[in-house]
Amino acid sequence: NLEANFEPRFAARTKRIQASTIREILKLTSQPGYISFAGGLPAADLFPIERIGEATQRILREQGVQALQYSTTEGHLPLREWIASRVPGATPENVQIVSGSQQGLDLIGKVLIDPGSRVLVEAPTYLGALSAFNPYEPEYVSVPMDDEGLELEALEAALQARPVKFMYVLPTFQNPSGRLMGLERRRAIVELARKYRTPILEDDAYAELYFDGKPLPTLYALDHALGGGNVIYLSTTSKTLAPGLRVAWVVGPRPLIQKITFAKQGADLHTPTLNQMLVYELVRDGAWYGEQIDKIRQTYQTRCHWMLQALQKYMPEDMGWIVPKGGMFFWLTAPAGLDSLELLKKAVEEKTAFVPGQPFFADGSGKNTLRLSYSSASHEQIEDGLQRLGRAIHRMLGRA
Ligand SMILES: Cc1ncc(COP(=O)(O)O)c(CN[C@@H](CCCC(=O)O)C(=O)O)c1O
Repeated sequence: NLEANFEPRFAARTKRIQASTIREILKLTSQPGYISFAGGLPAADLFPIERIGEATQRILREQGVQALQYSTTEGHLPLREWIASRVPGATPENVQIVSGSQQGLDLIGKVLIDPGSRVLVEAPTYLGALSAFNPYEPEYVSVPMDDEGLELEALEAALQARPVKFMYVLPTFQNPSGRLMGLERRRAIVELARKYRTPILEDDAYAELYFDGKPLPTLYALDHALGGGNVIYLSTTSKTLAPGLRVAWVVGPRPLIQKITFAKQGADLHTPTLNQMLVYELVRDGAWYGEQIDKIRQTYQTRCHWMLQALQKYMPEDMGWIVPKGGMFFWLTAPAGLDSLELLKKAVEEKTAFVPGQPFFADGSGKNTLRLSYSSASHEQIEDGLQRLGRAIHRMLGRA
C-alpha cells in the first residue's frame, strides 16, 4: 500500500513537529501498577461530575439546539462577558475563547511567528509552548531566572541586542519551576517590555492555585495601568473545573484578537458550544465556584506537603528543589552529571515516572533537572512513588 508515500511528502516544518514528552510518558505510565508524577493532571477526585451532569441536562433541556449547533468562532458571549468583567479594561471584543490554552499558544504562534522570529522564553519554560511554537520555526532567546523569575539584566540585554517578536512569561507558579514572581519584578518586566515595545504573552494557567496569601496582579493588569496594549493574557478552566472540557481564553488588544479569531476559523471553527455554555453555567455561580477553587487549593497544599516530606525522606542530600507556594509541581535539580533522561529509564523499571527537565529548556540545557507533579497523587502513592524514585536514583549514583 502507499503509506510510505507520506514521509517524503511531509512539509519542511513537519520535521519540527515532535512528540510531547509529557504526552508520551502519560501513555506509558497509564498501565496498572505505575505511580506517575509526570502529567500536570488536575485532581480527578475534585471534578464536579454531579454538578456538570445537572448543568448539562439543564442546558440541553432549555437551550439544546443552540448548544449543539455550530456557533460563533469568538465564543459564547455570556462567557466572554464573564471573563472580560474579571480583566481590567477588557470588553468581550478583547476575549477569544480557545480549545484549551494549548490552542491559544498554537494560534498565537501561527499569527505572530515567522521562520527566524526571535521568541524570548524563560529557562526553563513550559514545553507545551515550545511544541506549539516550533512548527513556526522561531529562534528562541532563553533568559535565565533567579528565585523570582526572569533576571532583569539578562532580560534587558536580550531585548536590546536584537528585536524580539514577543516574550512568553509565566509569572504565577511557573511551569515547570514553580516560581512565583513578586510584585516588584512584575512591574519591572512590564516596564521593560513597554520600553522595548516587545509584547508579553502571559500564561496564567495556575492563577487560582495559590496556597495562602492572595493573588498578585497579572502582568496584563499592570500593563493596563500604564496604558495597556502590550500584554496578551492566557488562562484556562483546566485546573479549576476539568481539562477534558478544553475551554480556555486569550485576552488581548483588538487587532491581535481579530487575527486569532480568523486563525481559529481555519483551525476548528469554534470551541465546542455545549462545553462553553456548561463552563458559563458553572462559573456564573460565584459562591459555588469560589468553594470549588478553595477545595482544590487546600488539596494541592496538602499533597505538596506530602511530597516535600517524601523528598526529604527518600532523595539523596545533593538533590535540590524549590518548595512551591502554589501550582502543581516540584522542580528538582540533581547533582551535576546526573542525566534525568537516563534516570527516567531506571524509574520506569521501578514503575514510577516524572518529566525529565531537558525538554523544558529551549537551549537544550537542564539535563540534570526533573519535574514532579503532586496534583493527582494520594498520600500513599506519593510515599510509595518517591521511595521507588529514590531507589532508582541510588542505583544510578551507584550508592547502596
Ligand atoms: C503553563 C501551561 N499552559 C498551558 C497548558 C495547557 O492547558 P490547557 O488544558 O490546554 O488549557 C498547561 C497544562 N500543562 C500541564 C498539562 C499537560 C497535559 C498533557 O500534555 O497531558 C502539564 O504541564 O503537565 C500549562 O501548564
